Amino acid sequence: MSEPALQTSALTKEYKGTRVLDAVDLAVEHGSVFGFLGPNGAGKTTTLRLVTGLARPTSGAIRVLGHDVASVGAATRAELGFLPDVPAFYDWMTAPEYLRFAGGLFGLEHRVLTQRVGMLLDQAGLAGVTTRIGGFSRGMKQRLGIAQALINAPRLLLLDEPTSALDPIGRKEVLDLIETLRGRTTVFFSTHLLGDVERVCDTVAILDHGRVLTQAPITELKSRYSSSKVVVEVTGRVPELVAALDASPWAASVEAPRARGGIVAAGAGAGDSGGEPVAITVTVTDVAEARLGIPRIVADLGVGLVRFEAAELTLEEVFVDLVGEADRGGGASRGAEGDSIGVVTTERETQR
Ligand SMILES: Nc1ncnc2c1ncn2[C@@H]1O[C@H](COP(=O)(O)OP(=O)(O)OP(=O)(O)O)[C@@H](O)[C@H]1O
Repeated sequence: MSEPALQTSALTKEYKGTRVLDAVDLAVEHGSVFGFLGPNGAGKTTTLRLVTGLARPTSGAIRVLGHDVASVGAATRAELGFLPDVPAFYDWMTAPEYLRFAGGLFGLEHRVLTQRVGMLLDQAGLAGVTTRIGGFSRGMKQRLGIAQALINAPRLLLLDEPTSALDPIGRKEVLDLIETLRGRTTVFFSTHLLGDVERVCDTVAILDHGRVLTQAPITELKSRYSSSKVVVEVTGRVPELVAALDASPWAASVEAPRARGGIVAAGAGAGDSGGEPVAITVTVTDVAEARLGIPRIVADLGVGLVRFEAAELTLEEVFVDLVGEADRGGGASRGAEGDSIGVVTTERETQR
């Protein structure tokens, strides 16, 4: 198997004795759209600065496109594209002028540059825009920034929080643009937005307090965690069923909707369903025991069973499980600031 497009090994960075990255191992496979997810201050920008050679690691190694970053040459640098967290533009230029300027820095030949500028303006939804950059919306600027990062047709595109300053429409436009890159170039992008990762990434690494909590293809991550959740959909006797499930030794938690929407935990007054099917989610500690126990409880109560299956989890639920585990000491150690990972934002929150 070929070497990953980007690989970090035990990557550590300290600023004046404070460790901001702690033994970070990442492997970004060629062709993937890789989400580097973490709250503010987790160390995402620091990682990108190390990967692009803008800062040096305290220890550990970084390999980009098969080369050690410490000794990487101009030829490999020309195969990277980078959009910093706060991109700077010349406001008096138009988008084509700016892209021509950026392409000129790579020494692109006139014909190639003209063709590439046209293609990228199109891809970024900026074709025909004659306004100067100073009059662009933030979303337009970010799309132009991505187009600029693509001017050299990079094999690896590094984007630092490309959507964080955008409204939902601007975010959608940028995510759509990233989506079009799938299969053409490897994309590594940092974000604190779970919804963005879920929307376009195939693989995710979750960073918290400078440590990687997990790294996996999103589908694998979901199935790994969904095996511990079961959905039981029933008609009638919901409170009794919730209580019986909750009293079972293999049940860690039971959640059922309230009579009028909203989720409540077991014992908090889940209403009866009045004949409508109600989906109860049970987090189990022993899947085999739960598979035997749940049908038995349902049958004993004489409840109508509509559905019994492994839960489909969202990335947000996996994330909450993972971070909860880290909080309880089962995962990476936590910093003194406690639960700052909770500030990672979900799509729902940002659209509220
Ligand atoms: N040059 C520096 N000197 C000292 N501390 C720094 C420096 N750069 C970053 N840090 C610290 O390192 C930690 C990680 O910062 P970093 O900017 O990498 O996080 P981030 O995940 O990108 O956050 P954000 O989403 O807010 O950009 C923070 O505590 C920050 O204060």
